Amino acid sequence: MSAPRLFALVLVVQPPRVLLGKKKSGFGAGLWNGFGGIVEPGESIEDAARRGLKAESGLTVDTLQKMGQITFEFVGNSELMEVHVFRADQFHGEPKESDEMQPQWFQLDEVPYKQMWPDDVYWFPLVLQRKLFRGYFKFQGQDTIVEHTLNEVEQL
Ligand SMILES: Nc1nc(SCCc2ccccc2)c2[nH]cnc2n1
Repeated sequence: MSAPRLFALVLVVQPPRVLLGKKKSGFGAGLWNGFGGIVEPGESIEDAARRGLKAESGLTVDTLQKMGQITFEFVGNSELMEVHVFRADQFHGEPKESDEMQPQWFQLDEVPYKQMWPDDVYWFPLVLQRKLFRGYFKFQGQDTIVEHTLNEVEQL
């Protein structure tokens, strides 16, 4: 089994709202998600989180809080995805549409889970409750979770 491919995902949370972006093309197109992307060689995961947030939303942040780590397996694909989830509560700038993402604020009780990856409904609430977690989700295609584990942890 090769090393997992690393991704960073940032949720900007300003209660009572959270900023999401609708992916305009590519992997997960049409779904609302946090901002981020793949960790490039020689880049830290946090640097990738900041770079992806800026590129996809126009926002910069001083502080990122590491909230979780999720491993995704897709049946038939030997490469695992390891997604590092961050939360930001303060930011600089105004959300701006990018080539990749259409940003929009959502009330915390109106998160559009039906238009998001199906695993998000499991762990998103942990980010909002500031609980640290580790998860594993095995997908058949992009819509069906065939196995999963999700545990709150004391430290990441
Ligand atoms: N929320 C969420 N996100 C992803 S992909 C996130 C990692 C990524 C990938 C490509 C560009 C930017 C960020 C998922 N995959 C399977 N379930 C999922 N849930």
